[in-house]
Amino acid sequence: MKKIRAAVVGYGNIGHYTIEALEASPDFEIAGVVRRQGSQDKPQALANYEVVDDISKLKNVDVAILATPTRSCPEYAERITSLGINTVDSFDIHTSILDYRTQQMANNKKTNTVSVISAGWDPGSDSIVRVLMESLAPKGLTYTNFGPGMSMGHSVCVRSKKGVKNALSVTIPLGEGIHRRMVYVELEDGAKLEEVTAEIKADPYFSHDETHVFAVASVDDVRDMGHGVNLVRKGVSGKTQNQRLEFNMSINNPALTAQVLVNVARASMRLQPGCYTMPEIPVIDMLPGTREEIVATLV
Ligand SMILES: NC(=O)C1=CN([C@@H]2O[C@H](COP(=O)(O)OP(=O)(O)OC[C@H]3O[C@@H](n4cnc5c(N)ncnc54)[C@H](OP(=O)(O)O)[C@@H]3O)[C@@H](O)[C@H]2O)C=CC1
Ligand SMILES: N[C@@H](CCCC(=O)C(=O)O)C(=O)O
Repeated sequence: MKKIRAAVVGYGNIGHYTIEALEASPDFEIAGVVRRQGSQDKPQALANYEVVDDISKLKNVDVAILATPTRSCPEYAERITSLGINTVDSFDIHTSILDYRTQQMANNKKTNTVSVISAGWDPGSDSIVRVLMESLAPKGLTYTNFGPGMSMGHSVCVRSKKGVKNALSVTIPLGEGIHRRMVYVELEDGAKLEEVTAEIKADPYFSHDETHVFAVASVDDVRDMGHGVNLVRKGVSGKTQNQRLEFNMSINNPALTAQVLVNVARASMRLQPGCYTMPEIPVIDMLPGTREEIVATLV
């Protein structure tokens, strides 16, 4: 069977684990890695792969897995789909997903390509669970409680701020879907903690939550990439009250996100041109193998 040729764009945390997830997937081959610096200082882990500074330098790419900062995903998705290549990403600014989908949908229709956006675990697999839970108990309340654990999106956001050398943002669950943000920053020489704190608190990633910022000598010394979620719904099925549904997971954040990205990259090969979020695509297409095999064993 012909393997799906995937390129990985960006080699940070998610990029690193995406290479591992692709290596572990029988139906994929790695077309190459796209880095801003190209092949300069190529890491040992990429020794067997082509590393380039532009995806157009790679041959026969079916799908590009965007492992870049969330805020850069729309630009990469537009440019890469203009080359006729599918894209998948884990864009995680919940309030902007619909706008991004609308905009990228037009690009996909024009270029006959597929993009799966906002596909990690939240947004991503949790989005599927929320939709499923709401269908099981259509009236009621759902609470998504994260952590405690490292939010990659919030950490990336803090690292993009002037004066910040490195950062870790830890999400603390306060109950009923409310969270506190504990942010640990390694500052550049001369940077002022008060100014950096004000910038962080003003960013939409943080402005709605209680946020505390601390300076540390080394972020590497305090970082742990574990995270998790407790998703609960209490509601009504038909006219019957008191239905309680719960989903829990405790994970290595980048490893799980990377696995989901590979799964939706696979699914993208079976979809009609357009832009999709995870609840819009058949879950069965996220697995390798034929539908018949999966129906016979997992349904
Ligand atoms: N939906 C979800 O559930 C989840 C989503 N995410 C999302 O994944 C994103 C990536 O996280 P993570 O891998 O930890 O991030 P990193 O900062 O570790 O890696 C991002 C990589 O993207 C490349 N890059 C391209 N453009 C830029 C730029 N303008 N600034 C900095 N880097 C750039 C760099 O690679 P290079 O130097 O090789 O070019 C960089 O290493 C997060 O922004 C987060 O929102 C993460 C976890 C879960
Ligand atoms: N998008 C998150 C994954 C979900 C957890 C979360 O949103 C949080 O900790 O705030 C991430 O980037 O790690």
